[in-house]
Amino acid sequence: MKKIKLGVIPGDGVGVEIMPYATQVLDVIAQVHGGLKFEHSWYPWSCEYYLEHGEMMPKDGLDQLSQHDAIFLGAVGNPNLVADHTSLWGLLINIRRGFKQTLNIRHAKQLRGITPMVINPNGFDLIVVRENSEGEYSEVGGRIHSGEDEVVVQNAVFTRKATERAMRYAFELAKTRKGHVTSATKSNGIVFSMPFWDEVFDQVGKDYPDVEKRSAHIDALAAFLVSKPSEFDIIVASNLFGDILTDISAAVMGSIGIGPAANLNVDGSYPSMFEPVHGSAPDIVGKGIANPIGQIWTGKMMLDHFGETELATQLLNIVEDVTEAGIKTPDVGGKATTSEVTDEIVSRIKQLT
Ligand SMILES: NC(=O)c1ccc[n+]([C@@H]2O[C@H](COP(=O)([O-])OP(=O)(O)OC[C@H]3O[C@@H](n4cnc5c(N)ncnc54)[C@H](O)[C@@H]3O)[C@@H](O)[C@H]2O)c1
Ligand SMILES: O=C(O)C[C@@H](O)C(=O)O
Ligand SMILES: [K+]
Ligand SMILES: [Mn+2]
Repeated sequence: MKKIKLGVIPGDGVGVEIMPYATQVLDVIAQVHGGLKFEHSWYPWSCEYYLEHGEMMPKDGLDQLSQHDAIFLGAVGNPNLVADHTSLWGLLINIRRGFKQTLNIRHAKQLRGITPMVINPNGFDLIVVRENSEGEYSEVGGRIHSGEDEVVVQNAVFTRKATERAMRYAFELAKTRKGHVTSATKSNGIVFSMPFWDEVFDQVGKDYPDVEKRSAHIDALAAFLVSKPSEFDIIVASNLFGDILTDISAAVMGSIGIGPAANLNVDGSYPSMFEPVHGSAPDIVGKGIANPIGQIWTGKMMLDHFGETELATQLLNIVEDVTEAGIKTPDVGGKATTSEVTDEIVSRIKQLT
């Protein structure tokens, strides 16, 4: 029996609503497999936990999580309780950094049964490789003085190592797919880091003569993602650019609620973390209508990560069968609840046996 020890962190908002359904899906997949079992340990770390304990996770939280093979996380953030930068850095980014999850891989493609939000979807299928450890999300800077003398500095740090790592991963991934990589740059306006980014892209690209290379400024790229998404295969982007592009690519699919993501520890020194693109969705919390597909597809990426590629593919197929049958939450034009969508997915998985 192959056992996968999961540290489960539902987090806040719709993360809490979706997580029991997504883990149920994984358990049923494991039953169908026959030789696979997920052992979950649940952690209540969230904004509510912060109100009680003064921190988003305990001091030894990373030690506790390091006992697991992977982390399955919902969403973090409740701006009514805790400032967003405090909650995000106290939990999500703390884990990304502490566990050297240096890449964030986010898939987007046209799904059967979900109307894309663009006029020319043309069967698009793309993956964004987001640098996940530095760049615009660097903890370097500070604030001095106050009032009209106040000065704020926020530095963006780009290292050759992390930049090369993201690009090399993107090129390797492209070799297994349609064979082209687009680099998200802004070297016309951002005068040090982005020309450096372009240089590294050119240098690493020389090792991949068979991969087609393109560079596009992030502003135009954001527009192209909407106007002609099918022209992309792999997009490699800095931390912030990748963040923004993947809310767009999820929306292009039909809803922010369906985008999956994998925060990868590439050297195997710590567990990787699987959490969807979307946040805690405070505007729909408590209504029972959160779309579970982002979290379930994220679970599919986790199955791929553990080598269960056949079941992973079957799972995404079933999700598409269900959306094609019209059983969908309101964000993608349906009338079903989180529970109804999941029930249908679960019952179809059971029919695989
Ligand atoms: N990785 C994360 O944990 C993460 C990601 C983004 C935002 N956040 C946090 O979440 C909070 C809300 O942020 P936001 O409003 O900018 O982004 P959000 O992703 O939570 O919501 C954006 C929009 O998408 C919709 N949406 C999101 N998930 C959905 C789902 N599963 N089903 C249906 N609709 C869904 C929401 O209803 C909202 O209209 C903030 O505290 C923010 O910091 C966390
Ligand atoms: O990385 C972030 O900024 C948090 C969230 O927006 C995400 O995309 O995971
Ligand atoms: K999330
Ligand atoms: Mn984001």
